[in-house]
Amino acid sequence: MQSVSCQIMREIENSAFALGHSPESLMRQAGKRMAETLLRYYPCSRHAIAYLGKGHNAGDALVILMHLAQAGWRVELRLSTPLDQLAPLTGKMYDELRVSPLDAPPAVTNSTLLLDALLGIGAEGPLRPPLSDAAAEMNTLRQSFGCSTIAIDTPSGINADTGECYANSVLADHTLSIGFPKSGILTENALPQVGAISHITLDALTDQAPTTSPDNALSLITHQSLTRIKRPFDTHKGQAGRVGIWAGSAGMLGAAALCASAALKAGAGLVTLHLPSSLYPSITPLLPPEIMVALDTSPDSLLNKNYDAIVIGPGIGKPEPELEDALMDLISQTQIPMVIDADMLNVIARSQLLYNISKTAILTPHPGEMQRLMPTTTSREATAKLFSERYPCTLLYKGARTLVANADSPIFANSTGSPAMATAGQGDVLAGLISALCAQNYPPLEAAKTAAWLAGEAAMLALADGSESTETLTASSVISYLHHAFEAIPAKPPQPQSSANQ
Ligand SMILES: NC(=O)C1=CN([C@@H]2O[C@H](COP(=O)(O)OP(=O)(O)OC[C@H]3O[C@@H](n4cnc5c(N)ncnc54)[C@H](O)[C@@H]3O)[C@@H](O)[C@H]2O)[C@@H](O)CC1
Repeated sequence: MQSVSCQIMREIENSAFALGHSPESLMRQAGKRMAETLLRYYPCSRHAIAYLGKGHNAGDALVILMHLAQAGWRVELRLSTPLDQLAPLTGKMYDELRVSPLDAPPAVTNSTLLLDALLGIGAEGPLRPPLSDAAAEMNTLRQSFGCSTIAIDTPSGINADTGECYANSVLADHTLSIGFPKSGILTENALPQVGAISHITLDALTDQAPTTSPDNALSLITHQSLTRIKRPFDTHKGQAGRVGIWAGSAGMLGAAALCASAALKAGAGLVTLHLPSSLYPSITPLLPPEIMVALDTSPDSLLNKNYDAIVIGPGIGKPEPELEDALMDLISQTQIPMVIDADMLNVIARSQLLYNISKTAILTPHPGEMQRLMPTTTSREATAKLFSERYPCTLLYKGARTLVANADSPIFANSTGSPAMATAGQGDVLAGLISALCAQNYPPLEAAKTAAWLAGEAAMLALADGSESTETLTASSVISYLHHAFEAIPAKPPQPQSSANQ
């Protein structure tokens, strides 16, 4: 989903108004869809307090409160301006809601949602009083009581075009971005203020795709922009994709098990893990029974097994020089989709052979691995752009806002995820996920985007229903929630395409 400047967003809205759509109908749809999003991600909360400015951003929040109240939530609001200064449409929503504003800071718990509706795309410059006082109150409640802050459209106090964060801006855990994502909220600089992003579509705007985008603007990976390939009824396991995995070593067998388990749970028909036989007794208890193990093979055997996708790297440690050479030979010869992860990235960095990596490869570095592959001092976005211009493969640059790109694409920023994912094993799961999607004929770029979105969404859903907390979420819990995440992606029948097709 292409990001836009506030000015382009205004132009898109104006085109919709010129076609006969009213601001009120857009506001009502935005508010309803945002309430549905909150019910998906925060079903246990049941208490929301909206902090209102005077513009239409506040009107959106009032519509949200109406829907949450209908769902049985306790809803409250804090006004920052006298009632007679509300924009007329916002005043209309206020009258409809019929909830008296609180005249003092509210009583909250850690499950309370604070809705930041102080400013949207009408914001100009740093927050001025009294909105800056309201923002400070929200940040204090979040900090002191562990409430979650949800920004409506944009977090108040950040420049939605550039991502500049002004003093006392609202710290959001989750931003509900309306219509099209504003370019500033996708920047690395704004990440701590923005959190996860949910894209709220407006029907009146779906035909109004922006014709221009700010220079170097990122695109957002959302479930609406992904496609889940629907299987024909007569699919057999060979057609569902064969994945071969070269992973694991003494002391790091968990990485191999997580990668293989994720590939299995992401729909690969056959998953085979290649291991030395000495490690077989140790890994057996960690593997689901559906996973096959090929013992004592050499790297080149991965080329002779009819795999549709392979993964190389999770938990391999530092290979002996001979094995390192054999692995490099393998990846320079392979034309099938191939996920290169973890220590294999370090092997590539040492070999200086990045240019030899095929277009069908997906490299998944975290920032440390990226520094070894291509040392830079630029921002993450600039690094991803430079990398994808320089090398033919697809890049998935891990981080709280994972970036995905290749030479033919813009830079995509993932919308899902949680700080709870800052645990070991999440990268192994991601590598397995990407490989399973590649094996099911997702082109490499789509496989990388979809896998990043799915992993983050699965984590958010595991937290949403109370099955996990920030502290308890593990890579295994992400695997166990993948099915819920898959369900959110719209399905379509398979398109004939070559696996190298971008
Ligand atoms: N235009 C539309 O049709 C739609 C707009 N929507 C919502 O409307 C929002 C935009 O609404 P508005 O244009 O009313 O703008 P805002 O709701 O962002 O409010 C702008 C007002 O806030 C004040 N303000 C601006 N900068 C300030 C600052 N730094 N400190 C203190 N006060 C400041 C000014 O009085 C300005 O008029 C969007 O972000 C979105 O949430 C949605 O309802 C969907 C449809």
